[in-house]
Amino acid sequence: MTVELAIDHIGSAGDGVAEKDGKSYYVPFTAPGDWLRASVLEERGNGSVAAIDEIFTPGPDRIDPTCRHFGTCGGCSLQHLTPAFTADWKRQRIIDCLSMAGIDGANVLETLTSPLGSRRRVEFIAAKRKKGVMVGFHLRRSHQIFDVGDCPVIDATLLALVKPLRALLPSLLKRNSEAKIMATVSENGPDLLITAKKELDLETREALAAFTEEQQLARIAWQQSAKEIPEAIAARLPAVVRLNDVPVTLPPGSFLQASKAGETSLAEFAKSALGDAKTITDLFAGVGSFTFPLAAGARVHAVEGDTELVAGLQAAANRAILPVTSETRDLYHRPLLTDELNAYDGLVFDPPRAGAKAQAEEIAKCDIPVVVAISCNPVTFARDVRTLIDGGYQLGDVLPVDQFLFSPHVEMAAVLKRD
Ligand SMILES: C[S@@+](CC[C@H](N)C(=O)[O-])C[C@H]1O[C@@H](n2cnc3c(N)ncnc32)[C@H](O)[C@@H]1O
Repeated sequence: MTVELAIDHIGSAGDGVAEKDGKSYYVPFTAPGDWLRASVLEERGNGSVAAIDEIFTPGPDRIDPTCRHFGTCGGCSLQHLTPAFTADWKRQRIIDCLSMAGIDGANVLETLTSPLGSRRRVEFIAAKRKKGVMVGFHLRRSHQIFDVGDCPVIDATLLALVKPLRALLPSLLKRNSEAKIMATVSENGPDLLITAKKELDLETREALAAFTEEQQLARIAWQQSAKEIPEAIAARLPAVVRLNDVPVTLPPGSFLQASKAGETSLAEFAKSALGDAKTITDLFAGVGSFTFPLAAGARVHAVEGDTELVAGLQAAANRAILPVTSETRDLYHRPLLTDELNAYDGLVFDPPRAGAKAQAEEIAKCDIPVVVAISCNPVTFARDVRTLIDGGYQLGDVLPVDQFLFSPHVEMAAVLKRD
């Protein structure tokens, strides 16, 4: 069945949305103002998903996508929109989520967008098939993999590894098996973590060590599954990133803000908001993206659930003789309690996508005058900010940061104060 539709807006998943005869249609790769004919594919909630057949009139924000894989690659869904439209759409996503949590009139700043080619952490998928090994990304809404040639989003040194990996992996992977390859830019070359079900024999280890040298990698680590602790197979040099000029060694596969520009924007925001604080706690601290910038002017207590990350952060702080203490703690099950929080005059928290419900409930009861909330999920961000407002905090500036270009993702930082 085909329908003629006028796209009204972009929904939260990045698809264009049109209303017709009381029904919603979700059409990927469309822009507001597009007038088009589409084929109806499947039901989604109370509406239907449809695919473009023909665009009669393009909307004013439609542009030609920059990448030849756009439309088939599962990584990008918004390349057909002007950067200005996308930046504003991401900002509006945050405003809408805040509004749904009953928070209206927030001062949401302009989105800071990372440059093209700045994504420094990426997961490639590799699959060994009859014809050889493919290395790339999933096709859109599919488990199938396609060989990536170009990518306007990721760092060139990571993209340059795709071809050599295609040559390396056939002898390493079992027939019809798949592997995930997490690649991260470090100061001493790319750091790779390969996740694949295979016991490594001596020959495989030697091949990985030779690859590390040939490609000037910092390290290759291997794990059989995501649940296992990765084993470093070959390390040429430490996988180091600089956080406020402090060298920090990354554990294999560890979280890092997706772009240096994004990390800097979030850290600058936190620093400026917490400028007067002398004792700060950084919750969900990771490698210390905010700990190190903040430790230039205050004592910082970093709290994080991952033991390896805490060890790396503390070792780096000790080497740099910085006033940093740290603690491994599961903040979902054992949040810092109000009495503990009251030892600080500044706080930053940056949880995973699920947010920090239990921790926000404790923060809402504490006396800390300035809190910075950082998040990668506008829905849980709005929920946690609501909790803080209900506890007497006032919401100040909110900064949208776009590190995941051409995807519906957005990150944000907000300052909350109490008198
Ligand atoms: C979004 S990352 C932020 C890391 C860091 N703030 C940064 O910007 O690099 C979230 C961090 O929360 C940590 N984490 C996840 N679950 C946790 C838990 N239950 N308790 C404490 N930390 C947790 C992860 O290991 C990760 O480092």
